[in-house]
Amino acid sequence: MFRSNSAFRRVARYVRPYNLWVFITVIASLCLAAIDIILGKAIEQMAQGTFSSTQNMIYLVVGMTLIGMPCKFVMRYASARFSVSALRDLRGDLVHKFCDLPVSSVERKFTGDLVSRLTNNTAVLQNFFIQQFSNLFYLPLVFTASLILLLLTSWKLILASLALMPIGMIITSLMSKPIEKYSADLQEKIAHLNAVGQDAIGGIPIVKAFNMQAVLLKKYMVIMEEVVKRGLRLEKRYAAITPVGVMMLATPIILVIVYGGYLIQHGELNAGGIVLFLYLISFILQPIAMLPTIISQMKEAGGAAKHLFEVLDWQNERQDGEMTLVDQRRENRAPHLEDDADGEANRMSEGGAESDDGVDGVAVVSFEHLTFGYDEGNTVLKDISFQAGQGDMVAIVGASGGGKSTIFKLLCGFNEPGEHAGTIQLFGKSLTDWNLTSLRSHISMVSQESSLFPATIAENIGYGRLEATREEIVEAAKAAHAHDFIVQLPEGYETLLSERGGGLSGGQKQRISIARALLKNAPLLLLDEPTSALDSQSEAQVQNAMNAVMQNRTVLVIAHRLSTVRQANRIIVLDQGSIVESGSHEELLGRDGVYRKLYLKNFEEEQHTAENGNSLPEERSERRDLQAGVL
Ligand SMILES: Nc1ncnc2c1ncn2[C@@H]1O[C@H](COP(=O)(O)OP(=O)(O)OP(=O)(O)O)[C@@H](O)[C@H]1O
Repeated sequence: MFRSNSAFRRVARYVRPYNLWVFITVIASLCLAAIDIILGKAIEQMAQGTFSSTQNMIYLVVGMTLIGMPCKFVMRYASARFSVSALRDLRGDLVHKFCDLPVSSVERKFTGDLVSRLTNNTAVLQNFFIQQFSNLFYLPLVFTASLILLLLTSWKLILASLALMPIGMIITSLMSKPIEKYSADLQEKIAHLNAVGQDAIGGIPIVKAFNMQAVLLKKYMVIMEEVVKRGLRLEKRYAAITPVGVMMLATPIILVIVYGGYLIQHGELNAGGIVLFLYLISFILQPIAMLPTIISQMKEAGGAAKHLFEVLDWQNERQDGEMTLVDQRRENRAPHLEDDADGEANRMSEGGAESDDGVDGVAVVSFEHLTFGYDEGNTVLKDISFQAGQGDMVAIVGASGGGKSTIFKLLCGFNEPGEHAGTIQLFGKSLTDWNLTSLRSHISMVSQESSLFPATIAENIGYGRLEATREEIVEAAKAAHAHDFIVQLPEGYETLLSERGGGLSGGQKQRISIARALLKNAPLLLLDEPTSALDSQSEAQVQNAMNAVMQNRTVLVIAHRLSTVRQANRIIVLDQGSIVESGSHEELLGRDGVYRKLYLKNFEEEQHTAENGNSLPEERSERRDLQAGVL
């Protein structure tokens, strides 16, 4: 944790590139201060009858107003200009930061909290700069100049009128102390509220299907109550400070009138002096009266900045490792590694020795005695060893929570195993040596949940390979059996999707995700078969799309269908984090083991239907979930 001072120092670094606008803000505010002082002095001379003429006074007032108005505009615009620009940069860094954070740490945060930091916290900071930054220059200057002028006019009157000020300042300073904490507490609750709201909107079908509205609404209202409570606590504090501010403003004016009258009676002050006092005292009182607000807003902005920089200080995903290019020549199934930097092949497997598992050449994926847990003392994968060679298809089956998805997360480098917990190699290179961006460019992933983004269908597919042409996108959509339904949509490939893909069926969303993976054309495919309830026609189309994406590449599939496991060269049966069996479908059926029991329970009927030729299993069978029951 760091103090808000250091947070402001860091904010200042964002402001630095816009120093010109800061400078303009300062100059404009100084001009405004000078105008107020010149007018004050002229008014004094007017009251004393020493000013040259009324006409000149009118010229002066008009002239000062004509200069003052653009100055006000410039001051406001320039402060907005540098604060909006600096905050844009800060927001940009935050978004970059979110991208650089490890998936594992983002997963554990509330999305709403992160979004709130990006929006609310930056807005608090921006408002402070726009509303108060220029005051930091304007107010001290008019304050000092007015004080000097009034001291020269009547030091007794100014001292008497400001006598109670220090007490007021001490009171307001004490009263505004908790504001930073109150504000941080409020921001935290708002973030929580946003998270609940966002998740409820994101999961609206489930919310409705389970009639969770009332429960979620209640939860939302409970948090909302807390937001209101914390908001009111903050406002109560501001409200309590306000009368002190008003008192600080009113008392000196009363004192000027009462004590000033006394001084006039005793010949120590003339009428001009009183007029000058009444005009300039406001320039002394204004900064003092605004001080609590400025201090409070500064503390609030400090709290927001602290919240923001906390994010920027979270640890990034590692950026090191070798950038490697895998030249996958699928025609002859020879994986080929090149170092991007010098273009030399650093590992070449063509014609290499047959590995233990019967895979030609270097294994694309290799786990050796890998043990992993997300949290200390909680092992999720235990002593996992298996290989997938070039062009292999390895099916992973097992009970829910057995660690199947964890294997995928490790392969993508979302989580990394400890140093002495075995090894993972991809394309012959240890995971720890890979640069993660480079590694991920070699992996396509299709998850159970279709992952669509708020963009057009063409863009959603095109995210697979950013440089892809429209023709390539259409080709991928055709191969994924998505083209036909896309062209039937009124806006075709330009149909704008929400992040939940509203308006599309589950199978259609899946096929768009698969088209994206096809377009990426990565040598390793991680496929989590969709188990969502698709109708049989849609299921067949998704299955066909999956068959297309699986062709000619190494595939690790979390399998839920008999047709998929039968296609696999090898099946790995995971139970409570350990591989309890591995082999081909036939080998495993020959053993009286876990897989056989699983098969007998879940697939016999499907097998029977397929063998009798009643229908293709892909098209007819109800989904068989290999996770269910037996294991
Ligand atoms: N981010 C995480 N932090 C802590 N524990 C986790 C995390 N993700 C998964 N786990 C735990 O790891 C274990 C394995 O989870 P994993 O998702 O790999 O299982 P799975 O076999 O894919 O399950 P399913 O078939 O239900 O998706 C579970 O006990 C789960 O609670």
